[in-house]
Amino acid sequence: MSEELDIRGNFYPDTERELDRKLRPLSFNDFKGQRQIVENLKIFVKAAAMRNEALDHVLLHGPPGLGKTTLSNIIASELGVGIKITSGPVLDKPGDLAGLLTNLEERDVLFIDEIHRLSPIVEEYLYSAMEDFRIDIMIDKGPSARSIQLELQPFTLIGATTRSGLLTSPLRARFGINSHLEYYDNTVLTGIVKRSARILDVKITNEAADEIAGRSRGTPRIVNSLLRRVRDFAQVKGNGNIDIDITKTALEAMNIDEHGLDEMDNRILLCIIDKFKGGPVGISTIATAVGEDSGTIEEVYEPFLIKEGFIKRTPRGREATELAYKHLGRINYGGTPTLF
Ligand SMILES: Nc1ncnc2c1ncn2[C@@H]1O[C@H](COP(=O)(O)OP(=O)(O)OP(=O)(O)O)[C@@H](O)[C@H]1O
Ligand SMILES: [Mg+2]
Repeated sequence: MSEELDIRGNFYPDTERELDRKLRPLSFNDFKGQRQIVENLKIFVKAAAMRNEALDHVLLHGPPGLGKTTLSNIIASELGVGIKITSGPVLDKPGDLAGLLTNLEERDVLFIDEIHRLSPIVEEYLYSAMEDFRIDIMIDKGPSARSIQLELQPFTLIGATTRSGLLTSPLRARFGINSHLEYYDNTVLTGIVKRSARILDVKITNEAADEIAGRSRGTPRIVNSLLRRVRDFAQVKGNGNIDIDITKTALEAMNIDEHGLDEMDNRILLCIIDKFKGGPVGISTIATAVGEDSGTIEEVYEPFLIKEGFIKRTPRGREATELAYKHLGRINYGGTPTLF
C-alpha cells in the first residue's frame, strides 16, 4: 500500500521519502515517548491476540507529526495482521468504503487518516461496519433497486485526526480505544535524534542532538527533517560529523526559531501582543486576525504555545506571557495599558 505522504497529496523527492521510511519506527520498542499510550496499546494488542479477536477500534488524535500514522502501522504489525490505508477526503463514495471493507481479511486493520474529513454518507455506512461488522449496500437502480446486507470479517478501524473536535459524537463513541498524542519533551526528542543519526550513519554529539531537539517544536517529524538538513551542512561545510558549531550554523542559516516556534505560532503571539495589548483576547478574535480557523488554532497551535509557557488561558481569553514578550523582543510586558 502507498505511503501516507502520497495520500495527503504532498510531494516529497524520492530520496527524502526513502529516508522518511528508514527513520520510521517499526515496533512499539522503537517508538519513543507517549509512554502511557504505548503501554496501554501493548496490553490491548496482547489481549486481543490471546482471545484471537480483532483489536477494538482505535482513535488517535493530536497535532501533526507526532506519530499517528507511525503508531497505526506499528499496531497492525504487532497484531501480525494486514493494513489497508486510506483517508477521509479520498473516501467520497459509500461504494469505495464497501470495496475496502469487503477486501479486509479477518482481524486486519483499516487505517483512515484525516477521519474528520469523511463525508456524512460514508460516515453513516461506517457505523454499522464498526459496530456489527455488517454493511447494507444498494444494488440496481430505479424500481428494482434494493439493499442487501454484507457480512464483514471482524476488523479494526484505526482513525487518525489532528482535529478531534470535528468528529461527530456517534463516530467518536464507536471507538473503544481513544488516545491523544502529546508533544514530546526534549529528552525523548534527543533520543529520537540519536536513533535517527545512527540509522543515517552520521556521528552527532550530545550537545548537538539536544540543540536540534530543542528547536523541533516537540515534534518527531521536525526533529528528523532538521537532522537531515544539519547533516547536509556538516557534509558540505564541515567534516561530516555533527557537532554544536555546525548545528548552530545550520539552524541559523535556515532561520529556525530558537524555541522551535513556526511562523503561525509567531503570528499568533504577535497578534495577541501587538493587536490586543497582550490580551486577554478570545480565540475566535485571534483566529480572524491571523486568518486561520479557530479550531485549528485551538487543537494544533495553542497546545504547544501553552505547554512552552508563551500563552496563558484565562477565563477572559488568551494572554501572552512575559516569555512571549521577551521572545519577540517586545518590552512593555505588564506595562500600563494605554487607552488607544
Ligand atoms: N515516537 C516516535 N519515535 C520516533 N520517531 C517518530 C515517533 N513518532 C513519529 N516519528 C517520526 O516522525 C515522522 C512523522 O510521524 P507520523 O507521520 O506518524 O505523524 P502523524 O501524527 O501521522 O502526522 P500527520 O498528522 O501529519 O499525519 C515519522 O516518519 C517518524 O519517523
Ligand atoms: Mg499521518
